[in-house]
Amino acid sequence: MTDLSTPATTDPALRADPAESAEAALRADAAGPTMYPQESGFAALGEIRDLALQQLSPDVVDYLEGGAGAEATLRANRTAFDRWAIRPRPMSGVSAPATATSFLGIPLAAPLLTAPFGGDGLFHDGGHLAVARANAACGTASIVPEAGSYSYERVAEEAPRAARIAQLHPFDHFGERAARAKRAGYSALCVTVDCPTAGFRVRNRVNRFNPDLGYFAGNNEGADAPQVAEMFERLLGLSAPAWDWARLAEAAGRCGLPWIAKGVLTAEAAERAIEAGACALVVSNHGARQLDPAPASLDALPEVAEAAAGRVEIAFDSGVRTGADVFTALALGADVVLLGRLAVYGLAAGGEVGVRRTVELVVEELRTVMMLAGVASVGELGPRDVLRRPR
Ligand SMILES: Cc1cc2nc3c(=O)[nH]c(=O)nc-3n(C[C@H](O)[C@H](O)[C@H](O)COP(=O)(O)O)c2cc1C
Ligand SMILES: O=C(O)C(=O)c1ccccc1
Repeated sequence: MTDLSTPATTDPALRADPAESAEAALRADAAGPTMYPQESGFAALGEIRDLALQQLSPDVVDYLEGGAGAEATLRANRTAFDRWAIRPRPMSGVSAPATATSFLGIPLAAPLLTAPFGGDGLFHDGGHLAVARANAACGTASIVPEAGSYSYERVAEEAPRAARIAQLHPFDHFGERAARAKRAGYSALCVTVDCPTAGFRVRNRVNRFNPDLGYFAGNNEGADAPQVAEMFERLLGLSAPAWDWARLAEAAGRCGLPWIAKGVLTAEAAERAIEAGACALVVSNHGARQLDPAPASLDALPEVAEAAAGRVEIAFDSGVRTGADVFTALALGADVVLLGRLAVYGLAAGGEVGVRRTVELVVEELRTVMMLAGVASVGELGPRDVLRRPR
């Protein structure tokens, strides 16, 4: 595998900047006024995704883009967004919408965090080190995966003053991993509750996807190859006994950190997670990578938000691809949104710069949509700001 301890020497965003030729073409009359800011770099999220997918090998593209089973959930995550419109509010006098908020006491410049994604070094040598630096620059926060290419400690060192949450899988090593995260300065844990075993990932099977396990073993320093293989099996739930809420309540209660339950899609699961002591929920179907067919995450959001009834904070992910999607999720009950594949596209396309540009573009669109909808601050968003489209 690539030497993960050395930062990438060539930044793909700089090597293959899609705006470069356009910019060169404009240079001749650059003195004149322009309709759009002619800055260098990615102009739109679609450019970032296109470049990311161009650069990755086909099996890694499938690992990234694929869903479980027949991918009905993957499609539903998007069509669920298509069923909502945003209600415009003309002449509302909003010209400087406020996006700042907080999540579990973490101040955020915008209601965004990057989702935990394992195997990050497959996308860019910088992996979550680059993601952490990008979040620090944007005033947003990372959720650092347990199965990432770098250790919790290494990511913490990379952006020492940044806010961070450590993601964990609820298996036997929970106590030791949680203690390590706490020592490294993480302020909360994010426990993935929808992954007792990996989803049935058909694309990975067809590809005989067999990545270097080192990319998933950043938190397994000192382990030899068979140990890493065993760890991976445990992570994927192939050999470890799956936990239940009681077991999680006990272990999480002992760790002394607030924790988030990631992967809640029903009122019942929300109730169980809150009873078990979760301070926040992530309404998520894991980017359609686990149960298929499962409810679209957006369809589950109102039910979960209603069940939580303000007792815990609500994060949302799965299917978010634009700033307008962030608006809709916030309107339907989310306090913050996690960027999953969007963050991976940014990372693959340009490392830290790519993730930063991704967050910037999402925030820019969110601010635009807020102005058009006449919403002055993200805290004011509610169901009255969206409308179900007629079928
Ligand atoms: C490549 C990849 C790896 C992921 N690895 C993890 C993981 O290790 N732990 C976890 O809780 N979620 C993981 N996820 C799920 C994300 O945290 C998030 O829930 C999902 O990507 C959101 O959906 P979206 O990609 O449609 O935005 C992963 C997602 C992707 C795309
Ligand atoms: O691929 C995933 O969605 C995921 O959750 C995961 C879990 C363990 C290792 C790598 C990825």
